[in-house]
Amino acid sequence: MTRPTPGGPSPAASGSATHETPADGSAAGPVIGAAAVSVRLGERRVLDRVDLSVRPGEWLAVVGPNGAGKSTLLKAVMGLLAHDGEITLGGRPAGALRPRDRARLVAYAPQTPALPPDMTVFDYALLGRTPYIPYLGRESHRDREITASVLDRLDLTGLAARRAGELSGGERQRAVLARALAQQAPVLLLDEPTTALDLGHQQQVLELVDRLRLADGLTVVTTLHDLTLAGQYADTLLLLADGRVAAAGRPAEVLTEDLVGRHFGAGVKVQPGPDGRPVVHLVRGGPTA
Ligand SMILES: Nc1ncnc2c1ncn2[C@@H]1O[C@H](COP(=O)(O)OP(=O)(O)OP(=O)(O)O)[C@@H](O)[C@H]1O
Repeated sequence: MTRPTPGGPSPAASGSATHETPADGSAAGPVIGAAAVSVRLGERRVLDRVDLSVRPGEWLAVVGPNGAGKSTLLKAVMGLLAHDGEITLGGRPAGALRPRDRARLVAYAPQTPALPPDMTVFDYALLGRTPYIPYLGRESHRDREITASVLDRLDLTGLAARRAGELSGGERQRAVLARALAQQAPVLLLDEPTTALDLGHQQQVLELVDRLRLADGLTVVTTLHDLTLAGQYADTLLLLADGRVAAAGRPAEVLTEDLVGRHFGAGVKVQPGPDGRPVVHLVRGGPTA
């Protein structure tokens, strides 16, 4: 597996995932920027002055306990939630982007999408091509080819004609990812892309995303509950707790026994894995073990 070295750039500021200097020393600005982003849902402040800066080609994993605000952060970046603070996409204020332009820049796979139950997997994935289809026009041969190729890479060709309402949880999850990948946007936002997947499909999906990232320079932001997977694939981790940035940095800086124990209320042992990246083990007996 080719992977950027763990010795890559570290976030410049503690308490935020801010990179001041890109890896290659160039002046390329962040693909996604968030400054003091707060979101209020009902009576609650669910995100509290979160800063974020994701460089081109970077993989950022947002981790944190249930309810920490991970999905909310992704939705705010996608412009799906009203927020305070500034969000930029591709260097432009996110709010100024037309939906079609935003969709060509960022593909988003939500955690619990509603799939039209009667739509086939192929037609659902083909929706990812919408930003390229002219108004009142039809999809092109190339749109169908791209969709077929994405289905193939996600092991979904055999299910292309199946109705979405007849899929298992993991198959649905891969169909949602197929739609996002068919969009061929340079930025991928994936909310819990592996939760319903078996071990082999988890690896297949993350490896595919990683290959696309390295080959095409995609920028990837995922929320991930599996901390070991997050540490294996991402360059940078952002730990959210109670809507705030509790830590940000390289996997080994964030996945410490102290930080994980404190913010997840879990007893864990963290050891370096075969590639030197941290592996998080639950310790039987719980946090007091
Ligand atoms: N419409 C809403 N009104 C009020 N509170 C909400 C609403 N939607 C979500 N929340 C709350 O916002 C908080 C953050 O939710 P969010 O889904 O972002 O968390 P998360 O970190 O993604 O959690 P999980 O790991 O469980 O998926 C939670 O406490 C949730 O209960």
